[in-house]
Amino acid sequence: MTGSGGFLLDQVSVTRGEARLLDTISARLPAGRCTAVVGPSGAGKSTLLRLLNRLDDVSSGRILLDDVPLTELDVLALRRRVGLIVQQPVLLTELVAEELRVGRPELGDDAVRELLEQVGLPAEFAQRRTSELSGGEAQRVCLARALAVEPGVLLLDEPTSALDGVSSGVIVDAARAHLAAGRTVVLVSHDLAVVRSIADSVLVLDHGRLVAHGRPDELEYLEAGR
Ligand SMILES: Nc1ncnc2c1ncn2[C@@H]1O[C@H](COP(=O)(O)OP(=O)(O)OP(=O)(O)O)[C@@H](O)[C@H]1O
Repeated sequence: MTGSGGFLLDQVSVTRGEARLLDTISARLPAGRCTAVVGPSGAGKSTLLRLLNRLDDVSSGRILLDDVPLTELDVLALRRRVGLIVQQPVLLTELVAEELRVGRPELGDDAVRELLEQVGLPAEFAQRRTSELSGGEAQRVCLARALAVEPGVLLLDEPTSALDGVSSGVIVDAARAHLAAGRTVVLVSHDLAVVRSIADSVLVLDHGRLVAHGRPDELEYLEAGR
């Protein structure tokens, strides 16, 4: 495996009560590449993403990051390496500048400004109250907070959901910058045009099963809506 930030899913299943959310998934998500996870609503895409930084755990099977089982890594250290941007942003502090320092307390004012710029927010936002942000602004701040710790892997869940077209572009740009720096992106998206433009490989899930896996140009699923 070249570089770092590559995952191996080995016969991964997740069950909750009677429900089988993921069913014996095996796949390699290469380091330094963008893997997209697509499929209909309820297919298990968010569940799969949450396994990768251990917000959820597998019921059976195992996941390796750079050949080391996730269960052997310290969870907090793992989450610094693997940043997750979720559908519903959760902000933890009162001011935006504090929020960007959550995982990086030593971050200077210039770095705060640069991060805000990177996610398309003006420098004045540093002093804004997090409780007064719009949904799209909150998601950008969450992205900036994740970027602040310079994770090797960025997990992006449904980046277009709470966002207008402009900020969706910001998140896709951040994903591209991350890839250009040789880092890894795993992207859950319903936006097949975005997936075609950015993904190196695509996992297609349906009812918790991996029904296809290949390059975007190889997959019938991505022909839909073209
Ligand atoms: N704790 C749980 N117990 C039982 N079922 C659950 C639990 N969490 C999620 N599910 C179900 O598991 C399935 C997969 O959910 P998941 O959020 O991973 O789907 P998704 O592909 O991301 O969907 P969407 O595109 O709508 O966001 C859904 O049917 C969901 O209702």
